[in-house]
This record gives sequence, C-alpha cells and structure tokens, in this order.
Amino acid sequence: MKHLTVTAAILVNNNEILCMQRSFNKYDYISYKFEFPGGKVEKNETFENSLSRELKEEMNLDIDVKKDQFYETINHKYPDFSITMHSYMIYIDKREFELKEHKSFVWLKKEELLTLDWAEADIPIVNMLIRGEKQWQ
Ligand SMILES: Nc1nc2c([nH]c(=O)n2[C@H]2C[C@H](O)[C@@H](COP(=O)(O)OP(=O)(O)OP(=O)(O)O)O2)c(=O)[nH]1
Repeated sequence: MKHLTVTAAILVNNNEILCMQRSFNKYDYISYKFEFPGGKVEKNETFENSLSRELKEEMNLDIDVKKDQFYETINHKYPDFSITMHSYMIYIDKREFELKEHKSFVWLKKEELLTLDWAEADIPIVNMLIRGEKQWQ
C-alpha cells in the first residue's frame, strides 16, 4: 500500500482554529473533507521546511515553522493508502491569506470543531484540541 508523509498546520488566531475544506478528490473519503493546511513532504526537506513551503504554495503565507511548534504525529490507513502526518501548532497575528487550492475555510473555536466533516486522519488531532492538550498557554 502506498505510504505518504505529510505535514499539517494548526493555525490559531484569537482562540480560533483555521479549518480548510479540501477540493474534489478521486477518493471520496478525502474529497471536500476538512483538514489542516499542509501537504506531502518532498525528498531532502525537513518537516518544518516542507510545511513552510506548503503554506506559501497553498495560501501565500510566509511562516518560518519551528521544531518547538510540533504538536502530534498521527498514523492513519485509508482504504487506498496510508499516511504519517506531523502536525504543528502555530499562532498567527493576522487572518489574511489567499485561498489558492482549497474549496473554503472557516475559523472555529475548539468546542465547535466537531461540527465539520473532517478527514478521518484528523479526528485524533481534533479531539486533542477539544480536550485542550498542549495549547492555550
Ligand atoms: N495537508 C493535509 N493532508 C491531510 C490531512 N488529513 C489527511 O488525511 N490528509 C491527507 C490527504 C492527502 O491524501 C494527503 C496530503 O496530500 P495533499 O494532496 O494535500 O498534498 P500536496 O499538496 O503535496 O499534494 P499534490 O496536490 O501536490 O499531490 O494527506 C490534513 O489535515 N492536512
């Protein structure tokens, strides 16, 4: 089975988390699902550099992702492939970005996160956020 290594950013502003809706995909179990922005790690990239690059490509955000922003690693098997997803929690002071690849987005308080239809791999992270683990200093 194909395996992907992915990075994802939990972007937080004013106690709300940025939730991005994926565009159409041939696999219905990820098509139009909500996720955290990011993408596949390329050869010879660190996870942090990979996430900085994806945030620039997908949203035109300039963020220098740091190791100490690491949040959690999730392993998940979808029917056609498996992923290892490294997530980072990043506080940002402005909400402006460009919606280049996603279908839509919404900022939600952690208590509201389960109102969305998330990609299955994200559910453990969403539950950690709801429980308030490793955040809200
Ligand atoms: N970025 C991201 N990907 C996720 C999340 N949850 C989840 O299951 N995934 C899966 C969906 C995709 O199969 C894979 C990420 O690939 P992608 O298609 O977004 O990455 P990419 O931008 O590098 O892809 P590409 O269009 O260049 O092929 O990980 C998440 O929260 N964020």
